[in-house]
Amino acid sequence: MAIRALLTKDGIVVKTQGPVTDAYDTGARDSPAPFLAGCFTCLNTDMDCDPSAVGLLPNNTLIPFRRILNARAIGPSPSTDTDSPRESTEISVREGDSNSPGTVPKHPGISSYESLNTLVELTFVIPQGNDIVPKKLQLAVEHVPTVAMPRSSAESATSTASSPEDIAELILQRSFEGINRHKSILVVINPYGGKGMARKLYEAKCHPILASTECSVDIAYTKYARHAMDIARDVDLDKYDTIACASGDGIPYEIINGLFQRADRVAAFNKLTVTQLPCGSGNAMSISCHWTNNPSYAALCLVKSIESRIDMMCCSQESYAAEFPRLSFLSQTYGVIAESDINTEFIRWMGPSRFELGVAFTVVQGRKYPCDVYVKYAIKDKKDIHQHFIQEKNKTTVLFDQEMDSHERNAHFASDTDLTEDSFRLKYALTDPVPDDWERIDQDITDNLQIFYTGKMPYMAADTKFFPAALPADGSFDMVITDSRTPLTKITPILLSLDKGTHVLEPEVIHAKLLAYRLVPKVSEGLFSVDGEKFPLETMQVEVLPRLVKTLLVNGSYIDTEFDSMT
Ligand SMILES: Nc1ncnc2c1ncn2[C@@H]1O[C@H](COP(=O)(O)OP(=O)(O)OP(=O)(O)O)[C@@H](O)[C@H]1O
Repeated sequence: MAIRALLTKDGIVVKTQGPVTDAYDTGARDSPAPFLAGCFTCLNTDMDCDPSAVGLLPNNTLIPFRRILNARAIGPSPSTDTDSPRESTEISVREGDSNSPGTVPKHPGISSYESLNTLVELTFVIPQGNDIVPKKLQLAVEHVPTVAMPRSSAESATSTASSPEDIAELILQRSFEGINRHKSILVVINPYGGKGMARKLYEAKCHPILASTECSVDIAYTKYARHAMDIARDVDLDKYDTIACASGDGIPYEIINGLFQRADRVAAFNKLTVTQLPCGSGNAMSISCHWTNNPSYAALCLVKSIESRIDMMCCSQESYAAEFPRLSFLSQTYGVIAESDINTEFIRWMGPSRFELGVAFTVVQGRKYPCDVYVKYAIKDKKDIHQHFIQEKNKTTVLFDQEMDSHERNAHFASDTDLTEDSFRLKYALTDPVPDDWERIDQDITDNLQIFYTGKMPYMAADTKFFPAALPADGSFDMVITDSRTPLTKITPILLSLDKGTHVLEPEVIHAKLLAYRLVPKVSEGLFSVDGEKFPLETMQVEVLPRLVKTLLVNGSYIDTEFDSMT
């Protein structure tokens, strides 16, 4: 007998128990596996887990739309009884529904409980260990034809779904509201990334999820250092709309810069979305944008998140600026952190734990890195940064809370006509004198500089919330400076608080938001690190280029850093 289910405004509520099959192992489709790895009740955090139900779907389990990857009509349900629609009135919706269990769900727009039963093959993700995996299930879906539709899909014929195909389409529309569910994805895998584990991680944890959707997926492997830059320079814009880097942060950096060096860069950045599947050693982009360092959850974010434009930082140094400046999506650093390379080498042998980070920094805390730093402030005062952060965060929340048409909302975050050649134009030339409206950071501090770190995303590594006030598209980037004369008793707790991000509140830490800066090193040996890549020890000038790159952000936001509640 088919498993009965009800299509509701929050997802699909399973009405009778039944086994599920492994979605990716297509051979299993005709012989349902009798066991369910992972607990279905975990789909509903407010439901009690019933161990006896493992292996079967507990009654009234809600499969939320955000976990649904695909739906396929199989045909009218042979074993369900459309003459007994009163059954559906007994279903209590456990998630996102204010009705208490056992009461009649009051769906807006329902004028009748007459329902159409349709056999649908549903693919959705369930938890399995630390990951999520796709599962397939055949459901006899009872649908109330007059359930109110979201505005974006109201135009379509499915608001009065009457055929099995219509109901599968309706499920897909609700599951991908305002999201392109037919993405054309180029996955770029660095086989050497993540200590050689990137390919395995992608194949085991990401591909099964992507392959279960209606997205198309091509794979390119990087064959040499910087190959991703060449891939991006040559990529066919007609063929793809998304580049997913199954790697660390090095490959997104190369993809963005490869696109930047194209003659048709306006078209490239208007068309393509660049995102990361965290398969490398340093996955700051995924932690910040997908809110996870787990490749399987990031794969779900890839198919479910909305496209948002984020600011870039454009770096110029004498060695390369005349040819092409470099776009930095993550950070630039000089001083202690560049030397110990928090983004790559450092983590490779030490791991990202805050204690080890703190110890490593304090070991070298006596060293100083003299330089001159000139800045064009966006926000200089720490209190104003706090206010700014709260305002910007509220704006994004309002956009998501209000009943805005999903197409309108998406146009706010990113559209395919956002950029023009002007968007790439730099305001400040490296060869010009420092402009009059820039300020020089106190020379007494910069002559004793310990850390200089500028960033556009909140996390620089797992457990390292270096820029808790970073925002995706506020037209500025954050700067943090420390002084090597800060006593050990003060700098140690500061470094040990990097996981919480409260270091920026300390009076010994300079924290500001910038539009641009110029750093002139006054040491004979050393380097800059830009997005984890080594850069030469030369005067570095950086300015923000607002909303240049389309990426995928959960709810249009970076991960919640809780900066607004930090005191
Ligand atoms: N086939 C290849 N051979 C050598 N280097 C490569 C190859 N493919 C990519 N690379 C280089 O590997 C570097 C790191 O890439 P990525 O960020 O994906 O890895 P990671 O695991 O986070 O970092 P790391 O390898 O430093 O631990 C990049 O600079 C890239 O140019």
